[in-house]
Amino acid sequence: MSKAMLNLQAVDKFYNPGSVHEVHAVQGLDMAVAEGEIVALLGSSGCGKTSTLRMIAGFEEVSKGSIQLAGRDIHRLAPAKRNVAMAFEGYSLYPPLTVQENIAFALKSQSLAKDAVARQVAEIAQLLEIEEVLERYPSSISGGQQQRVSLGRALIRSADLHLLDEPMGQLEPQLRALLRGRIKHFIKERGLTAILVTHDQTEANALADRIAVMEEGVLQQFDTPANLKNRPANLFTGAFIGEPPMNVFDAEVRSEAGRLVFGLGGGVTLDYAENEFSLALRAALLKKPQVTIGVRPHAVRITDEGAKAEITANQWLGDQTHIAARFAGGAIVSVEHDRTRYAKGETIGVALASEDLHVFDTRSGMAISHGGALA
Ligand SMILES: Nc1ncnc2c1ncn2[C@@H]1O[C@H](COP(=O)(O)OP(=O)(O)OP(=O)(O)O)[C@@H](O)[C@H]1O
Repeated sequence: MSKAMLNLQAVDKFYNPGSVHEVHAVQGLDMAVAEGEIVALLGSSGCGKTSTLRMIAGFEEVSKGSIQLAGRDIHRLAPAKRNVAMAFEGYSLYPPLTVQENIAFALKSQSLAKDAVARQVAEIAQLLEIEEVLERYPSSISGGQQQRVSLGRALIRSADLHLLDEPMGQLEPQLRALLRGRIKHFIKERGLTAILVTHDQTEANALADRIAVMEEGVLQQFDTPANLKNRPANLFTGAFIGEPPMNVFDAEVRSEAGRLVFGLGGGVTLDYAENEFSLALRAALLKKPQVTIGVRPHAVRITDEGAKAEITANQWLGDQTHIAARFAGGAIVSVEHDRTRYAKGETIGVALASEDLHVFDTRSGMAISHGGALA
């Protein structure tokens, strides 16, 4: 995974430019995808994921910037000339062709022998659990089956890049989980380069080597699932990635008798031995007296000591307990793996270890530190 297969440089997308309805859907997007890499575009509805995918495929014009694929400039080429295979969210199957013919059609340009085509179609149909509908027509199969046919038709093609738009949006959770593993294996085994659009974090984590988190047309962070979780580049990514979301609190930082003290709302203070933070980090924090701290719910420890919090909810979800409490003039959520029971109104102690603190610049939202070191 070294050579860049796809390179987006300063790509912008404007819809209805110059009119009152102008939308700046994608803003100055730089992104390089390595050969053999699976990348997920992740973000909430309207963040620009589909626009990005459609510009790469050639179904939307690039307003500004350039796109290179396999060493060629492709952003002005017609879709058919780009050597890109795409599975559409709206399926776009050929109604007069059977499922078998729809999938086989994708292999047409490869002039393969009939039995080689049949073998490949059978293999992909088995992978996607659609063998029993191969002789049927698209109009007579379910939405979930049509989606898998569309996915099969894209995956079976040999292309420089495979684009998958919400590839499993219509499928039931169990089938999704099963297919995720199979699809990843299929892509990796063949060394395909793929980009999928999803708003499902679990899907992005399970399938992708790297995830591009987008918000309001801007790429927020492009990183591995582990780094997005442990080293969020900014407050947006920190709060967006992870379930339940990261707890965040505004804080004032000061140094007091060898301790680093974070003053939160409601008179709550968190104080730590200075040496739990690097010298450079301490200097940076003390220069920015107003910060926002973030702590993942899994890292919130409930103890007899610690800052006081008042339980507002205690919910067992079958495999973990979500405990919500009033804390520091706001709310804090903790996740425990056993079936903890706290009564509403009960007072608990909350401990937040320095190694679990993410500190952000309140004004810019950019990460200052993760644990005891600068970001
Ligand atoms: N053809 C269009 N004309 C005008 N505005 C558009 C058009 N297509 C998309 N937009 C706008 O561009 C922005 C980005 O849309 P886009 O579909 O790329 O987002 P998305 O992240 O894929 O959302 P979703 O998950 O809902 O598909 C949105 O504000 C959307 O309303």
